[in-house]
Amino acid sequence: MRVAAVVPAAGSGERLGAGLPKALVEVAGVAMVTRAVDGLLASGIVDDVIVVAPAEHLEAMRAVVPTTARVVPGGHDRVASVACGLQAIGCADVVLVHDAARCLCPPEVVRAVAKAVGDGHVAVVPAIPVADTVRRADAEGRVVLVDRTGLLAVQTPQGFDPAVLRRAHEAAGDNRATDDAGLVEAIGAEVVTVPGDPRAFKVTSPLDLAMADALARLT
Ligand SMILES: Nc1ccn([C@@H]2O[C@H](COP(=O)(O)OP(=O)(O)OP(=O)(O)O)[C@@H](O)[C@H]2O)c(=O)n1
Ligand SMILES: C[C@](O)(CO)[C@H](O)COP(=O)(O)O
Repeated sequence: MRVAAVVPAAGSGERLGAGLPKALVEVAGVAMVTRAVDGLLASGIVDDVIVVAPAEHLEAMRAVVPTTARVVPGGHDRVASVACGLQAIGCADVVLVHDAARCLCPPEVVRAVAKAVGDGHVAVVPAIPVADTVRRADAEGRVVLVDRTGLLAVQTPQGFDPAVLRRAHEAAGDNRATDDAGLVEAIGAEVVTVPGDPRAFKVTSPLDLAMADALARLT
């Protein structure tokens, strides 16, 4: 089974506010994109890695990822960046799409996602149960309780049958889904879950960065 991984790393990291692309920000002395790629390779099942970088930071990104990883320019949002990465992958039985920002995702999650695709599922997401009580706010600021039974927080890497993921991106049009599984669902394909891991949290804010830094130093 040949596994290719696309690592969208072309975001600016506005919410982190570090003044450089988030994927280049260091967690305990190692760039997030380096950690994300190393985590994929540590799974032992990833053959090919495509890192999608901001066009003006290609060399900086190349300098911090293994030479076997290819680095290509990204697009104006995550959907566009993943599409750029998809164009660069060669022959594969499974495609993983993994945010650089989820840089501490354990290798066992990578293996579980790829295995589920290998077992015949066309779209697989790692997910963890939502722990908080959830309310939805309406336009007037009123909040209504949402039954959290069955609600899951979805992580990456997400795994796909390459043909299905390509078809979903071709059909995306104006659909700026926040993840690739959302695009796949929009073409009517089934998305299944495998257990995620709290360590696969996304570094979005300065507090997340502090937590990632502390966690990385522990392990
Ligand atoms: N045009 C974009 C936007 C995002 N991403 C990537 O998608 C992942 C998830 O996005 P997010 O965490 O929202 O990163 P940013 O878009 O950089 O964050 P912000 O919204 O705070 O600017 C990140 O690894 C990010 O680099 C990307 O490749 N191309
Ligand atoms: C892909 C993702 O990480 C799954 O949870 C998430 O949807 C990315 O969201 P963002 O707003 O682009 O950070």
